[in-house]
Amino acid sequence: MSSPPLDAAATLNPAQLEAVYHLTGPCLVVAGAGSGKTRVITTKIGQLLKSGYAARNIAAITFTNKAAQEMRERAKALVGPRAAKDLAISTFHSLGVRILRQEGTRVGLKEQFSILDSDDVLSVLRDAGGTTDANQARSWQWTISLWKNMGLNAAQAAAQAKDENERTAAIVMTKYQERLAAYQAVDFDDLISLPLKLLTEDAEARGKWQDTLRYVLVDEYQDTNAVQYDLLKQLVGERALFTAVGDDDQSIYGWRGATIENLKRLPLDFPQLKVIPLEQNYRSTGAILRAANNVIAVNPKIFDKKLWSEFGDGEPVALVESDGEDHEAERAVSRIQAIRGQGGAGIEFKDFAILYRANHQSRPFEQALRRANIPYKVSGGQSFFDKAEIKDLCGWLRLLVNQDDDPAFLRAVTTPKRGIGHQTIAGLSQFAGKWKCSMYEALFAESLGTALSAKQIGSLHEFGRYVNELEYKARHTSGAKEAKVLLLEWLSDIAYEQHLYDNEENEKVAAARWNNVLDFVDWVAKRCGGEIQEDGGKFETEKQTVLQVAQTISVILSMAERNEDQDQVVLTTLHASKGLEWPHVFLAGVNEGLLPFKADDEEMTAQRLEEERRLMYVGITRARKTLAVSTLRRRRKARELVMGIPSRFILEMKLHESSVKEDPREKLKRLREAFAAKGAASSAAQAADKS
Ligand SMILES: Nc1ncnc2c1ncn2[C@@H]1O[C@H](COP(=O)(O)OP(=O)(O)OP(=O)(O)O)[C@@H](O)[C@H]1O
Ligand SMILES: [Mg+2]
Repeated sequence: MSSPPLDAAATLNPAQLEAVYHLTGPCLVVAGAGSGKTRVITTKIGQLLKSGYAARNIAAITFTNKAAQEMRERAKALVGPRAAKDLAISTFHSLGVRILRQEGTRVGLKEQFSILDSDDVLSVLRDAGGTTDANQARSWQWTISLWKNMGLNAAQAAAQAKDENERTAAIVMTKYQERLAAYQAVDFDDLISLPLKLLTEDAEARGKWQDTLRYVLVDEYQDTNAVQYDLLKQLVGERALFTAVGDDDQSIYGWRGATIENLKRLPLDFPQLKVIPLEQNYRSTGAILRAANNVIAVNPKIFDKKLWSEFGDGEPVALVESDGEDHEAERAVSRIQAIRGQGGAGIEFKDFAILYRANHQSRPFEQALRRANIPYKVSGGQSFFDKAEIKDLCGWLRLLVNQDDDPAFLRAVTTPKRGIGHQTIAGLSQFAGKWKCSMYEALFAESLGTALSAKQIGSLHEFGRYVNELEYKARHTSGAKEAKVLLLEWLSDIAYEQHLYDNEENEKVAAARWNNVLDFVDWVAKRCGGEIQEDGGKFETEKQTVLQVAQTISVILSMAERNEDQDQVVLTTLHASKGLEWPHVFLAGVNEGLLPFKADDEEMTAQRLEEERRLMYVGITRARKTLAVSTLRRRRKARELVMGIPSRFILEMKLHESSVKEDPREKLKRLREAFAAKGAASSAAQAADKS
């Protein structure tokens, strides 16, 4: 069956077409927001298929699972479901899983390894560093992750450590890595660095993967980090057949090790690189685009870019002021209602997004939307899969995949409690530590009797046998119906429903949790049947066994979301909004301290400020038709109310350049003066409140 005709010329401009038709060498598209970079990638997938590439030889790498899903949908519309099925569209991380699944043994992993999520990493770090201080562990996690993303191992990290803190972190990193090895587990950063190590050191594996992924496309290239860049280089090899698209002005993950250097390195490492700029914006009105251009113009430039739009000026950007977070949320709701009122039935709730800098800012908006009966979803925040009951079950599934995964073992053995007490577990753990083996292995050791009583050992053996039996079934069960039967049988074996009611005083909450569990069972079962449904999309793959689904679960879940396609207002952080667009955007809390964000003890460097400014640019450029920029006169900080100062970014938007009734410079000046006067009054009032 041939793919449907691809009529790219009708929908792309000449510069985009040039990028799509350049198939013989490396290609870089650097261009501003909304200029159709992602569209170039999807169209190019179609072009590659047309020119004879098999779908399985094309890899497209996106920044989030959600973006991958969206790209798959677009590709499906372009080239049909058959071809889309075989395309390797994924994040760097899922690609890493795929490589490690096939080649893990070459880097010392057994076939069934575990992937630890952030919570597990923290508990391993607390253990490895001998601390109960969660903040300390988090800080180590942060540092170690940055090092790994820079491509440093523990020894190299120790050698370059700058102070006592970093030296300690490097020591903890050594122990941490030892534990991961013992558990046969990897963390998220390893999903990139281990495949990189493999491809760098193993010529045979490198050849194989270069042969499999013959053409590579990368979206949001500006946010790749050093190891991802090196992995890309190894994958494309000498042939260098790839297309990267990105925007240096949207690099917002510097804090996670992403480096703009990767944009500069590309033309140096690949002298034959074809660099194509795009200049026409197809997303936003003139007023919005001008505000965006004005803000980003304040930052130093790497690539000189122009961005223009054929759309008229449109609505002027609205500046919304409010007395505090609750008031701001009410104003956002009124705006949604007003725009819908004016625009008639054509405007849906999903046309609106409320964007903010930090997750915690969503709460007042959720409350106000709920009061107004407006459906909404919080995206990128605590997702379904972060819920305790789902994590419990994932712990179990992971244990089935890899019995040496101690964090998963601990979760499963204690959920639900089954007469295996603290002391038994502590004894087992000590024994395992002494013999340098996993707890599961220790459980069947003959000399365990030296550490535990016969009764304790008896209950452990019973647990071990059950895990074994379940593993066998999970390995041999595939198909949606069969998987569902097995999963429900397991839940009944471990009396999980009862466990939820025992641990939750409020019956309604327990019932809701149990419902989540049943949803989860359906979700896993569908995947076993080869139907993947997430982020509003749906596509078919091969049938999988329960064990196969279990192995990738933490990666799939890390970014997965549900209910994507319903008619809901979207609440999301600026970081998670990257690449997306909505007709109507409300930018919340555009205040000094919030955006640009500044921690109390932080000294704001020029670099940090520039990254915050890029974040503002990303936020503004998500809007297609209307944009409201909202600022607080007073805001809550820890438990206190403080005076709100409008963000410098508002001034930088130069809103007076568009046709606004009051000159915004005047308005801002007036506001600032009013704030100053009120600030004095409100701190007096606050003092009075407290006494
Ligand atoms: N040639 C074109 N003609 C009409 N519409 C286009 C064209 N190219 C892109 N678009 C539309 O413009 C919008 C922005 O495109 P796209 O998301 O690809 O931009 P982008 O450069 O990837 O933006 P970002 O930097 O935010 O990721 C989309 O709605 C897309 O469908
Ligand atoms: Mg894009």
